[in-house]
Amino acid sequence: MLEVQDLVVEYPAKGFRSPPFRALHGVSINVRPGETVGLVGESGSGKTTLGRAILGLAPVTGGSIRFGGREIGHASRRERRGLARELQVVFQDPYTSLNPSMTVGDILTEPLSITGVKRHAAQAQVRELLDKVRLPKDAVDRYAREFSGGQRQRVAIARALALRPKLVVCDEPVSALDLSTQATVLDLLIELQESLGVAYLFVSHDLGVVRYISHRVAVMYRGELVEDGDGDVVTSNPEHPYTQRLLLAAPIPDPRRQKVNRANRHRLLAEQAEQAGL
Ligand SMILES: Nc1ncnc2c1ncn2[C@@H]1O[C@H](COP(=O)(O)OP(=O)(O)OP(=O)(O)O)[C@@H](O)[C@H]1O
Repeated sequence: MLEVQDLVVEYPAKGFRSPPFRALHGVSINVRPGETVGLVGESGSGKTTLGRAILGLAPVTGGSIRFGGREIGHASRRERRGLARELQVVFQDPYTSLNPSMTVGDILTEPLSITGVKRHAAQAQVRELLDKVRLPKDAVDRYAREFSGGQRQRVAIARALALRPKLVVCDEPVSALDLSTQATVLDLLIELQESLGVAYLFVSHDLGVVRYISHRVAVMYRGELVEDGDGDVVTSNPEHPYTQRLLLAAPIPDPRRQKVNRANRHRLLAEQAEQAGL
């Protein structure tokens, strides 16, 4: 569904004489319908840049981004607005990504009304969305600022899913949350994927979190993809120092979430967090 080929992203030069900064050096990655591809890597490796390029928020200098068979790397603003139905995002910080002075009802109605859904139908859909993300019905009339970080992230997830997208770029969606809230938000994302068939590109610096939610994991290092393994960070270059560090940091026998029941998932996450010294 999403095919990124040899993607190069260069940010414009900061100073008069300095050259542009190349953040991605020819990255190729695919996401299939309904799957979660985790994108892990240390700070500055280019994870967010890749997600942003897919969303049209970072400058594509070379290569291609195909979504549903269409080239979108250089999509116009108008085309991007059309794409918003199918391609959505959940950002890291639930405190800044939601307008604190809007009610949750307004936040969720906005994307629906832009696409022409009538007021009455939108209200019904908003109620349905709140139910899906396990927020109480009365959240409709409350302001985003009245909610906790985890609850705000549920609102952000509901907003992202309002238009039934095919792919959601999740950029560190649980990094700002405490550990037990992380687990419930991750479980919610998994449940929603199972019921709606949405695919996620899940960006995180935390390998434990990424392995918990992903079907496949890709590792980024200095603007390149180290490996796109099938359900594990098994690299064709096991000597690569960064892969070595990741494997040492979280040696988990079976990260495939299908084989891990719900109770085990929580235990796994807690163990991984402990191993990571959190
Ligand atoms: N708008 C920008 N202008 C110039 N350089 C940028 C810009 N955004 C990111 N960069 C640079 O691109 C590189 C990749 O950054 P990016 O944010 O994609 O990494 P990341 O892996 O997501 O890191 P983190 O986990 O810290 O968010 C970094 O060297 C960063 O400084």
